[in-house]
Amino acid sequence: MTATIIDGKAFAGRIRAQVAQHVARIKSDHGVTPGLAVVLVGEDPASQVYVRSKGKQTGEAGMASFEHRLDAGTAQEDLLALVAQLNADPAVHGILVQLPLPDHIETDAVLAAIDPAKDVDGFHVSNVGLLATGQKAMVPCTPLGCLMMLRDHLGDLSGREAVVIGRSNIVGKPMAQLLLGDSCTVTVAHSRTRDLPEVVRRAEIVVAAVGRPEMVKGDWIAPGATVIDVGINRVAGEGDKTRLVGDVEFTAAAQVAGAITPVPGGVGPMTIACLLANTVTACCRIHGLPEPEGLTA
Ligand SMILES: NC(=O)C1=CN([C@@H]2O[C@H](COP(=O)(O)OP(=O)(O)OC[C@H]3O[C@@H](n4cnc5c(N)ncnc54)[C@H](OP(=O)(O)O)[C@@H]3O)[C@@H](O)[C@H]2O)C=CC1
Ligand SMILES: Nc1nc(=O)c2c([nH]1)NC[C@@H]1CN(c3ccc(C(=O)N[C@@H](CCC(=O)O)C(=O)O)cc3)C=[N+]21
Repeated sequence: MTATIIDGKAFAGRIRAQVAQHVARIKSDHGVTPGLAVVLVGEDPASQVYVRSKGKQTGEAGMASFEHRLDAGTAQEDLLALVAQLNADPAVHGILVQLPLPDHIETDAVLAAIDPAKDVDGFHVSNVGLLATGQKAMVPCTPLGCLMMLRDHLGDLSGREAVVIGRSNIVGKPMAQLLLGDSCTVTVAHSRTRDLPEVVRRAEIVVAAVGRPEMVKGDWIAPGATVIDVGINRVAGEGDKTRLVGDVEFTAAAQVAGAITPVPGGVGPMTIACLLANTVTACCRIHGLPEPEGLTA
């Protein structure tokens, strides 16, 4: 069998077009322009790439983009003061503080300071709790993008055996919550899981969010399974070049899977598209306007 390649890049393009349409409508009908503020502390090269890409796509969707670049030595209180300023700014509907933060800053304290209504990453404990209890929440972008691709490819997910590899707060746990919300039978695997290959073999849906290049082997995948590869790992390529690979051994997995997302061009572009979607959703909720359809969980 040769898997269908799920084209996250194309899907993300369609989501951005829907976002742009909704933005145009709320601008003309209500005079409101959704705005996204992105805060980057330090000079991590990968983070700089994402932040640039977010800023560009935010502008292309007709939204306002505010970028705050702070140096790596910024004191926690100064970052908290910036968050307070963004919370109070009526032009800002979404706030994203790029992670990871430098070691001297307490991530939980910063996330807790973000107004949950503007928390487009969905990392604030209020949103985590709302999602876990099945209430209307801001949903983390990466898992939301994965869910959209799964629904698009498989239709109804209810009753399906899903294995999420990874239990981080930003990907694995919210992914598991979303799959449970769609009535999958969910297993969350992690570094202490015994016999991971056997656990993965029973999955109809595999979401790999480990951060280890090509760790999930092709012969772990059940024939016909749908594989979502969240991993973004930069490895040595030809000569002195580098290339991106996922957490799944793509070529081997594509021989057995029913469908698989590529890296790059899979989950990554969907994450940014969902960030834009979440910003419009946040803006609509803040202003009591009708929310875009199909862009939330
Ligand atoms: N495409 C996108 O938009 C995004 C991609 N990413 C990428 O996704 C990957 C995961 O990110 P993130 O969740 O933040 O990573 P974390 O490092 O926070 O979490 C990794 C998880 O993988 C588990 N793990 C590590 N080693 C093993 C192993 N040998 N077997 C089973 N499980 C293991 C860890 O288990 P334990 O808890 O026991 O330590 C942990 O739960 C990274 O490659 C990251 O770059 C992340 C965010 C967005
Ligand atoms: N507060 C916060 N929220 C995040 O959502 C967040 C974060 N911090 N820190 C880092 C991770 C990682 N992340 C990615 C976003 C887009 C791509 C992406 O677009 N990837 C392209 C390739 C980009 C490239 O070439 O490097 C692709 O997969 O096709 C990847 C990874 C968001 N994250």
